[in-house]
Amino acid sequence: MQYPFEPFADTALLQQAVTDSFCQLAEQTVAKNGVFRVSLSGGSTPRRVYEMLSQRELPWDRIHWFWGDERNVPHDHDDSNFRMVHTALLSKVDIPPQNIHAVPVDVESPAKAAEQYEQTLRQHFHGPVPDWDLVLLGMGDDAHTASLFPDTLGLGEQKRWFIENWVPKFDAFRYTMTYPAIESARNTWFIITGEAKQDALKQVLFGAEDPARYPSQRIRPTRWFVDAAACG
Ligand SMILES: O=C1O[C@H](COP(=O)(O)O)[C@@H](O)[C@H](O)[C@H]1O
Repeated sequence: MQYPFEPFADTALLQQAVTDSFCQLAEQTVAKNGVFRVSLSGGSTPRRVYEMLSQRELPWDRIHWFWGDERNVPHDHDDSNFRMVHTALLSKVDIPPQNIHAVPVDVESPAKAAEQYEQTLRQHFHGPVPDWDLVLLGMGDDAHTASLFPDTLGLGEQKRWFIENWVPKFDAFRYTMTYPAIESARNTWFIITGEAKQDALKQVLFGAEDPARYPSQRIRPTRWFVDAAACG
């Protein structure tokens, strides 16, 4: 099979490469524009990268941290993507609180929370779409990305940047950036590791086109960070 990337021999090498590339891009972007705006992925895959970033010297006051997706749980819940990033990175370095833009999960309804976060994004990006310096994405073993899950209504969203997305298999809402907002990024890095992702990755890359079933098929990453285990 011809992969559109060179897989990393092991996960540690991949994590080092993502960390180094992140630092390089953040420094270059801050030097050029004075600010670096990144949308983070959640789940377990990027945790080590966030920990490694916390050991680096970065222009912390110039970096703005946003979440590409969030679970509908309090910020101190084990499943919270905010909590994961906070524990691994944000709590360990001196970041101005106004640079941390968490999804407001504690408001009256999921619709309101998504609407408020969309407003937060629109205050930072003034164009028709958010022009992210970097969007980090992971992929679930069902080929979802961010919280764009197979066969969910959110896949069809054309106008909004950030929505609440009902996910029947969890019987719960997730919050997620939409395709139009993801597609606006200058840099989109897809980080995929581990054997559990093999089947989904095969479908995404080589399967018949069916983005309703394999939402990650719609992502056009500028860089792939994939380890050998995910390629099989
Ligand atoms: O639910 C989610 O899943 C994906 C993949 O998570 P992982 O645990 O397999 O790394 C993640 O990219 C997304 O942000 C997260 O909320």
